[in-house]
Amino acid sequence: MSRSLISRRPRFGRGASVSDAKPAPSALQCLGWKPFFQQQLTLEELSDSEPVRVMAVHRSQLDVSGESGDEPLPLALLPRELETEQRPTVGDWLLLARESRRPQRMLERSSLFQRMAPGASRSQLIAANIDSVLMVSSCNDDFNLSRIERYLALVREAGCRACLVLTRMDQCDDTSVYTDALRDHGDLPLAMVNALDADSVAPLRDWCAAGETVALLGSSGVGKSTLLNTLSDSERAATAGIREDDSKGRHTTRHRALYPLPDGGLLLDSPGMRELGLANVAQGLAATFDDIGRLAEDCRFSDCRHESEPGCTVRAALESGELDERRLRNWRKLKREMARNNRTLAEQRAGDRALGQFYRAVQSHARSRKQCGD
Ligand SMILES: Nc1nc2c(ncn2[C@@H]2O[C@H](COP(=O)(O)OP(=O)(O)OP(=O)(O)O)[C@@H](O)[C@H]2O)c(=O)[nH]1
Ligand SMILES: [Zn+2]
Repeated sequence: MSRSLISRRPRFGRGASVSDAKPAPSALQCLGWKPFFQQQLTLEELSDSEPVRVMAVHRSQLDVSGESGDEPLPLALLPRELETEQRPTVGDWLLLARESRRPQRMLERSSLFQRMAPGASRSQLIAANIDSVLMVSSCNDDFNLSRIERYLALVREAGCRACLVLTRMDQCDDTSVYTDALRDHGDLPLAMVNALDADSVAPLRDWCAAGETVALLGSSGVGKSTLLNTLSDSERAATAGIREDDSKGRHTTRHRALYPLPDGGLLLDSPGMRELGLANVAQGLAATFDDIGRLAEDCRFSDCRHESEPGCTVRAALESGELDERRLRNWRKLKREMARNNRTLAEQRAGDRALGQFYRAVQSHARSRKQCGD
């Protein structure tokens, strides 16, 4: 994040008027600090350290923010041999020693997005501690239930709340097509909006309130930037806020970073969110397709593939019309994709382990030679 963006961030919570009915959230609460994180601190840590949130990740440093404001944290201060999952990513909370400003530890995450990019063989952390994801699609041909189910599996696996936003309601004569299509997802919050109209997007403001960290998912052109502009009440706030400025003018190089929204929330901007692949999303898939899971429990064979086995309750549900063929196909497709990605990851990890053992063997050999005075 450029310095200009950091300094553009509004000062948090301080100096609110005493007549306010609700106490103004503290600086930390505005950054997303919640009881979940507070509970992880020991008494000693409470007095000797300071929680800071990772606002942006750069090649050699993190931008962190806490009660004492913004500061850079050189990556060289972190232990070198951290597993991918233990490396801080955008949204993480770290404890810094109050005096030395050295990182002490990273707090447990409430949610985590990882990416299995197409063609990549390792998973990569995208963001942590995201509270909710607005999954954006439109009331037109972009609407695709299978894609929504895919997003849902990812969002649920990450541990975030999901809200489905359908834009272009103003261009649609009959929105019942979409509500009907979503009848199997009755528990999924749904907002149909005209993304260009402030009143219409008002129901989304709660998701972006002070202390909330949100991310957007959706294909190109569905209205993500438009939504942000309208929620921000001004073109400049959203588009300037998610792009980096420099003296040569605006360009679109983007870091993974959290940016303030006018309602007080923080927005994750990460190109990686566009390339989320399915890996290790077994729980998210099970939660998204819990109806199929329940049906499968009653199949005669516990390893039923729901193809031509006798006593298959899944096929019976298909035949009776209780289960949609498309939904079953999508479940199979997403499971196959996950299995493929998991295999690649497992191979990669085995390779990493072997390499680690080799390095350790070389080091210990070198040490013993030194001790022998070689
Ligand atoms: N009428 C109408 N137009 C909309 C709505 N939402 C978006 N648009 C228009 O759709 C076009 C694309 O919207 P964007 O906000 O740029 O889409 P995006 O999702 O940010 O696209 P990317 O930046 O490519 O990911 C713009 O011209 C918007 O004005 C809506 O609810 N109603
Ligand atoms: Zn079956």
